[in-house]
Amino acid sequence: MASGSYRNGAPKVSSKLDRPPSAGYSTPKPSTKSRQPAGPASGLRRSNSGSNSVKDDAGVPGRVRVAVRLRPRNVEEMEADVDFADCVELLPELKRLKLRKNNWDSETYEFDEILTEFASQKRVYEGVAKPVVESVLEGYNGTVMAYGQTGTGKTFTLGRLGEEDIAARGIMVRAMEDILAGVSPDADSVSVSYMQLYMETIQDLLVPTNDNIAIVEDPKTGDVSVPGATIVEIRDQSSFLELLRLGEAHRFAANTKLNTESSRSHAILMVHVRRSSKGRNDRENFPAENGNASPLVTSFRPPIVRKSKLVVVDLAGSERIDKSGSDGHTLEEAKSINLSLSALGKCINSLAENNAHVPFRDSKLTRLLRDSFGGTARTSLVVTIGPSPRHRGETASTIMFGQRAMKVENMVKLKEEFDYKSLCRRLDIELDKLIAENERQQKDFEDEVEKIRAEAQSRLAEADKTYMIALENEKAKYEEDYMESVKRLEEQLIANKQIISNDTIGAENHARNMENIPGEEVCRAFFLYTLFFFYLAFIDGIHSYDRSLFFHAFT
Ligand SMILES: Nc1ncnc2c1ncn2[C@@H]1O[C@H](COP(=O)(O)OP(=O)(O)OP(=O)(O)O)[C@@H](O)[C@H]1O
Repeated sequence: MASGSYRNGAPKVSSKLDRPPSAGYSTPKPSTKSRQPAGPASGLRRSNSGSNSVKDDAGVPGRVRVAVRLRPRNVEEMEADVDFADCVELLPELKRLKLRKNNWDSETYEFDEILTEFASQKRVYEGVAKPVVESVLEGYNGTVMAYGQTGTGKTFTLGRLGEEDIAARGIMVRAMEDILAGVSPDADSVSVSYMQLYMETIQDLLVPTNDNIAIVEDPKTGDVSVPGATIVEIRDQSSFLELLRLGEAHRFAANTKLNTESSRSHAILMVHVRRSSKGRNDRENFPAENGNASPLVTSFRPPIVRKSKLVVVDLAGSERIDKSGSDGHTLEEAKSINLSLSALGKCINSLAENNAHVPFRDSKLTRLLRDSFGGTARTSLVVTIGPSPRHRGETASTIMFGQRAMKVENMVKLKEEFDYKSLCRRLDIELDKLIAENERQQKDFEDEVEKIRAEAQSRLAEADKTYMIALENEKAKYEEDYMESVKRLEEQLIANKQIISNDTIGAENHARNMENIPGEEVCRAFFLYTLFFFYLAFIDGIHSYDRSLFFHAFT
């Protein structure tokens, strides 16, 4: 049986320990350690969050974490009974491995994780990717990348869907499970792009006709994005698996001597996480004079969002052309893969040596990974190795790549922004509410005015009616009085005439009687009638009242 440290009993004594600084991912603490910031050529170790940023977070140092994973022996290797310990010896408890140079000399290297051929996919996820995923959920960018010789298990580690065996699920699937479980479906969003970098062109794995996608770098923040790639919002795990299946079907692969399904492109999965950060930094961002934010300020304060990105990179395998048997088109592919991997190696060397110039612009792969190495992301790298001593050189080179990557220190930054768009939407809703309320109050006011007017009109009509009735009664009373007076005068007249005719005594008496008739009674009638007449004329304006009546009593 091929094995690492267990095969020959106790671990061998190390002859050399190339030990990079050890740093974990747990809670980032502001470091007192001063690392020279890279010059403008690199421009990545200090990235500002842009004009929307809540605060200028200088970031905290976070070293690239590196794990080594050994692939179990395949059928061919079992038949050949290859002895892995002839090449590398794993010491997982010590997190070290020994690289045998020859029969009498070996070198020991320390890594963040040593994953033997027995390590389960779950164990690999938890050791390599879970801390990065957790920090992506907190608002930091993160990268998980697999590097290694062709056929050593990079796609197995990252991209296995685990449809037939749930335990075989790779890092991509497990990471999405944790992300979906960690976000709020109502307030947050998760979206995905899936691309491949093939022969120096970026192609959309979700919409393959969308090829030659451009890489855009923000000169201020150093942020790298690929806005031309399709972005699909993910709501559940099944839709994500569907996308991975679709992408896998479009990925370039070839049957080489070293791997029957060798990936001929670098696959890049980008998971964009947008989380609303509730009630944080309120005082810090909107301090009131007395230290308490007023309710008005609170209601119009832009919400804070954290935008982070998890990048999972399944690199194409490095290969020796003579060993992989590549020729024709496959040879061109292999050269392109090796060129981009060597550009990545050069960048990592420059960063590890703290050089002022890092040649990121040498290939599209390094341009894409700018934020992952020497940038603002938390980065975890798994280097995969095979058990065959036949590939000693490639294994050694992979291990050295991992060792140099461990020296790369990023400045991990939280990316918080004011969400002005969401504030605008909120204010629009608020404004609509105020307009509706104003219209309602206006209508209530008009209704009230109308009600008061109707009430006043009804009271006026009532008063008019009462007044007319009173007037009519008054008029009737005066008419009655008048008629009464006239009647009495007529009776008096008749009585007097009778007296005159009956009493023939003397003209003197008659004359005297006649003089007395109009006396007191006529004056009273005349006065009442005049009063009545002018009253009517004055009140009703009836000037055409029959004046003949006025004199009727005296004729
Ligand atoms: N840990 C493992 N356990 C069992 N089988 C594995 C493991 N790692 C890899 N394999 C198997 O080894 C073969 C090669 O793996 P894979 O295709 O993942 O390699 P790779 O590094 O992605 O290769 P390439 O760079 O050529 O794409 C596959 O058949 C895979 O199933």
